[in-house]
Amino acid sequence: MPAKRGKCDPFTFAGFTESHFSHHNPENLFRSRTLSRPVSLAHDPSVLIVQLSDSHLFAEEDGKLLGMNTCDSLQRVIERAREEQPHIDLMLASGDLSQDGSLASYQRFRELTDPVAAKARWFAGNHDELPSMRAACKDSDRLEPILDLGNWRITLLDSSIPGAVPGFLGDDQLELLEQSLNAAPERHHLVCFHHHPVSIGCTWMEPIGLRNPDALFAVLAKAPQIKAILWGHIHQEFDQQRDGVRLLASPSTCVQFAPGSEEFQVDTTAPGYRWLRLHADGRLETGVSRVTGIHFEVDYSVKGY
Ligand SMILES: Nc1ncnc2c1ncn2[C@@H]1O[C@@H]2COP(=O)(O)O[C@H]2[C@H]1O
Repeated sequence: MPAKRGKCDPFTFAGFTESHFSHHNPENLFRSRTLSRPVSLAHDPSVLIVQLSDSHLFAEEDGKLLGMNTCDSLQRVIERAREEQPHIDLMLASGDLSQDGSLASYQRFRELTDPVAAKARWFAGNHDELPSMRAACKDSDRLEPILDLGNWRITLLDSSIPGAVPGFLGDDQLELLEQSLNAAPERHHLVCFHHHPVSIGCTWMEPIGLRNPDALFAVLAKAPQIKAILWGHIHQEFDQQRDGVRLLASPSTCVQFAPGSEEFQVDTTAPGYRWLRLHADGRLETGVSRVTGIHFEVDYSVKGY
């Protein structure tokens, strides 16, 4: 397993310094970004995204999180998405693809999603290890942070802090967002990252969300072209509005957390995915679909991981 990045306390954030962002290199982030171009609307002008979140794969194919085989559950979710979505434009992996940060876990994620004829993008969550992710994404555009689809621009930010569970958007990420917005003012924008920027109503998750949401919302306040923000991390569905911006989060492809819980609590709902249809006029339709008819083993007695 790769060495853990950084040394701040994973839960309290104590010991956190700017050096924890050493993996964020703005030059790399901008190196091959897609600039906005006129969009042809000759065919169906909407685009369809499938979001796979918090898959928590292991190096071993039979690895389990809270008793659930995470490789098996991801496979079932992908099968369901392929049955339900006749055409997928983008498969978006919104962090915590891996539980152990191993190269093998990312290679497995890639093998499982590769058969889907769609673009693919990944960004990191708190369990991910960027060196392994990069190695698994070699010779592909999976980690590029800006993607234009239809009349939309999708910007993927890295809110992970090496060695810590909560999230933070460093200056480089906020600059990336501003530059992405400014470079395509005529587009509708979807902004994605791993950690929740608002309270989701689970007391135990309050300290492990995005630690600087105000910085994000300051950018949003100046950018009416942002239609929605989307995240993972919370292993449950979330759909609210804030100042006209849709706030969305999604179930995990493995174990779920119980909405409204005071303490760590695993839910009985099945693994699933979110689909998002982005229309040319800026409308967004979205929903969550979960695997049915399959019993997934879950150990409800375990109170954390
Ligand atoms: N009992 C617990 N109390 C608080 N946090 C926990 C507990 N168990 C696990 N966690 C952390 O909470 C995180 C929620 O989502 P993650 O999958 O990122 O990883 C989880 C762990 O890092």
